[in-house]
Amino acid sequence: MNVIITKDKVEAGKKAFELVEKAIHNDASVLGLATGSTPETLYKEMRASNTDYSNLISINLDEYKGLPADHPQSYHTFMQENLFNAKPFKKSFIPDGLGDEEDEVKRYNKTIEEYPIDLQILGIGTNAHIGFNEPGTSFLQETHVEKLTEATINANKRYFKSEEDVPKYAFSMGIKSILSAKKILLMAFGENKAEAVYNMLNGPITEQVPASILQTHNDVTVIIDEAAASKL
Ligand SMILES: O=P(O)(O)OC[C@H]1O[C@](O)(CO)[C@@H](O)[C@@H]1O
Repeated sequence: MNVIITKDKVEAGKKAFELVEKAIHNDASVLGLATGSTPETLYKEMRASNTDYSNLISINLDEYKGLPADHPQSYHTFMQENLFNAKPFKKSFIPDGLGDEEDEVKRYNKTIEEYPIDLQILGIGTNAHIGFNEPGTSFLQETHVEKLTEATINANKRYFKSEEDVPKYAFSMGIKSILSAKKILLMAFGENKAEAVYNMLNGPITEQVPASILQTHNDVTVIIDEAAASKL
């Protein structure tokens, strides 16, 4: 994996933006997008750019199960506010948090098959989850409903009024689908990601460390700040 260490997340967002631009220039037409705090600086660069994304397709990694699209903490709302209001895509796909489980899983897998992902943007959880694929999830999983771990609920409660309000399940693209992307760009910032980053890059490949499977992909760039690199 190609590892780039930046001073901070602002510099990382600029570097990530350069890589997104390069991929688009080289004919990437389907972007896999992530939510959470990690991609915010990248999306800021994308919003401020002159690039027109209206011929591109976007496919998001995940959505909380049970949240309507217009809920303030839904990933639909996050994407509207952080990117799509300023930069609409030709078509954008995000799992429907209120969708019937079986139908939604089928629909999403079909979408990923129909629009193979050229560049997948990823963050990483403190427990090394990617998408919402928690430790123990099979590397062969496609889209599914994932039960969120205490660590993830705890990390995400900052966005909700209280821990009880954090959804306990989410629709997530599976690891198999993530690995099918031609290129992967993972970002991580802050000391609390340092152990996950170390295990992803240097640890054994194990379903207990979902991001460790990225060691088997042939085109992964990891952009981390100095704090997230502090255990390397
Ligand atoms: O970027 P954060 O907020 O630290 O979250 C880590 C990862 O966990 C998720 O929230 C779950 O998918 C991702 O969106 C994110 O990349």
